[in-house]
Amino acid sequence: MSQQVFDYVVVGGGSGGCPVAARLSEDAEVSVCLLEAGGSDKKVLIQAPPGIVVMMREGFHNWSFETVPQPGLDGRKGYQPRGKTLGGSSSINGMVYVRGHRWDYDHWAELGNPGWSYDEVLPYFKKSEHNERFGESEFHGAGGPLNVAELQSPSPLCEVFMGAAEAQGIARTDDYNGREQDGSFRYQVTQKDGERCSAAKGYLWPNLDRGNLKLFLNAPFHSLIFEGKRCVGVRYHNGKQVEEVRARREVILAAGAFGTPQALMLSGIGPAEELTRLGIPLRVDLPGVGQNLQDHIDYTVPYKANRPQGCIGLTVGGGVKLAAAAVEWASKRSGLLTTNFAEAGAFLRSDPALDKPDLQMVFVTAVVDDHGRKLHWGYGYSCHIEVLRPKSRGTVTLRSSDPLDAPVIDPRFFERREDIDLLVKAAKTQARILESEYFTPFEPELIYPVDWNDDQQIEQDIRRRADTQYHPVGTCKMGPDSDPLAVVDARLRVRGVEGLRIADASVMPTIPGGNTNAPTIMIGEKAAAMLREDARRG
Ligand SMILES: Cc1cc2nc3c(=O)[nH]c(=O)nc-3n(C[C@H](O)[C@H](O)[C@H](O)COP(=O)(O)OP(=O)(O)OC[C@H]3O[C@@H](n4cnc5c(N)ncnc54)[C@H](O)[C@@H]3O)c2cc1C
Repeated sequence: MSQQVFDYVVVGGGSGGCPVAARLSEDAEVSVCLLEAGGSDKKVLIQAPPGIVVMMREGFHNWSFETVPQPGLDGRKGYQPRGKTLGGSSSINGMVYVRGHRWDYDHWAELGNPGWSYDEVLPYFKKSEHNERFGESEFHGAGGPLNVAELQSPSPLCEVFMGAAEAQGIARTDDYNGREQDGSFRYQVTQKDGERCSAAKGYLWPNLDRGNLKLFLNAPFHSLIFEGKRCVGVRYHNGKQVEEVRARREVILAAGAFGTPQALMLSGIGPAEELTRLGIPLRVDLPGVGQNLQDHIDYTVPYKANRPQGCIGLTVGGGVKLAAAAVEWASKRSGLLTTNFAEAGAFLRSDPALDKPDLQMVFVTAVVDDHGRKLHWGYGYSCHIEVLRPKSRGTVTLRSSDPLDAPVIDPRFFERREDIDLLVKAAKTQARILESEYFTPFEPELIYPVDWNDDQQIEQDIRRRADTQYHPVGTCKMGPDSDPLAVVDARLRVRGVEGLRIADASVMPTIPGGNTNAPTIMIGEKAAAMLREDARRG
C-alpha cells in the first residue's frame, strides 16, 4: 500500500471541493491533495453548453442515482443525476447563476450559525465571481474564478416568456441576484467565451501547474483514517488496490449531499443504530448524518410548437441548424450551441402577502420530458416551476458497508401536504403565463394535457411526473451544540472528532430559495478562508 502525505486532503472535486483546494494551495508553503472519483473534465461534452442533454443520461460523467420509490410520486423512483468528474455537478449542471434570497442566509445565522448571515456571506459570493455585466459593485464581484456571463445568443422566445410573465404581474428585473429577487429575467450563466465555466474550470484549470496541488482522479473514497479522535488521512481505491493519503493538518469532505454522509457513515460517524445494523464499528454517534435531506421538487410542462422560431427541436431542419451551429461553436465558440436551454425564468410569490418569493420558474427553449431523457420529434418549449422552501425532509442511508455501493436516497417528496398544495397553485400560475396570447402564434400543444381548472387533475399529473430540480442539500447540516441533528459547527468542523471538516451542499441547514451551485461555491470559499485562519491561529 502506497502512502503520501499532504497538509490538506480534500475528498470530492465538485462545487465545494474545487474552491477549497484552489484557495488553500495559493499558499506555496501548503500542500494539498484532491481525491475525485470521476475522471478528467477536459471533454467537449462538458465544455460545450448543450452537452448537458447527453450528460443527463447514465454513463456520461454522471452517478445517475435513483431514489427509493416515492409514495408522494405515485410510487415512482426519482432520478438523481450528480456529476462524476472534475467539477462534480458544476460540470453537468444547467449553468444558471443564482444565489438565493438574503433571507436564506440570515435564517442560517438565526438558526445558531454565526458568520453565515447574508452580509457575512456576500463577500464570498463576490470573491468567487467575475461578473461580465455587473463588474465590481454592491452585489457583484470582478476578478474571481467563476465567470458569470449573459447568454451570447439568447432565444427570442425569452422575450415572449418575459412578456407573458409581465402581463401576469411579474415585472422584469435587472438583477435577480441583487437587491430584490422578484421578477422575470434572462438567467446569467456560468460560462466564459461560450464554454461552461464549472468550479473546476474556474478554480483548478488555471492552477494545475502548482507543485503543491496534487489531483488524484478515478480515486473513489474508501474510508477515513483516525488516530484516536483525530482524522489523519483517507483511504481510496486505486483500481483494485486501496491506498492511503495522510493529512498533516485536516481532511475536508466535499463529496456532495449524497457522497459526504455516505463517507462519514462508512467511517463509523453517523446514527448508531444505522451503523450497528450494517456492522460498521461506531466512532461517533451523530444522529444527523444523512438526515434533513431537502430538495427542490419541480414540475415541468412541455409543449410542442408549430413554429421553430427560438425553439430547439428534433427535426430534419433542426438537425441542419444544429450541424451549422456545431461548426460555428467549434471555430468561434459562439451561436446556438452556447445555449444552456434554461434561458429565462422568474422568482414569484404564490401570495402577495408573502415577504419573499416562494416559487421559481425556469423557461426552457426545448421540450423537456423525464429530465430530457424522453425525446419528442418536432419543436417545442417547456417550463419548470419549483417550490423554493419545501417542508418535506428526506434521508440518505447506506445500502451496505461496501464504499462502492450507491447510497439509499429517500427525499420523501410531498411527505408534507403543504408542498403539493403549493405546487398545484404554482402550476395554475404557470399555465396562465404559458397559455396566454403571447404564445398563441406557436399553436402550442401540451404534451400531457391537463385541465388547469381541476385541482385534482393537476395534482395527479404532478404526482405522475414531478421530480427533483437537482438541488439535494442538508444531509450533514451545520448547527449549534443545542441542535441534536447538527453534524458540523459554524466553522464546518465535524462534531466529536478533530481534523475533519465538510465543505459542500450537505452543510446547508435549510435549502436556499434558488439554485445551489453558487451557494456551494460560496461555502467552499468560506471554508478555505476559515481553514487558513484557523491554521494561522495554530
Ligand atoms: C443536472 C443538474 C443540473 C443543475 N443545474 C444547476 C444550475 O443550473 N444552477 C445551479 O446553481 N445549480 C445547478 N445544479 C446544482 C449544483 O450543480 C449542485 O448543487 C452543486 O454542484 C453541488 O456541489 P457539491 O460540491 O455539494 O457536490 P458536487 O458538485 O456534486 O461534487 C461532489 C464531488 O464529489 C465526488 N464524489 C462523490 N462521491 C465520491 C467518492 N465516494 N469518492 C470520491 N469522490 C466522490 C463527485 O464525483 C463530485 O465530483 C444542478 C445539478 C445537476 C445535477
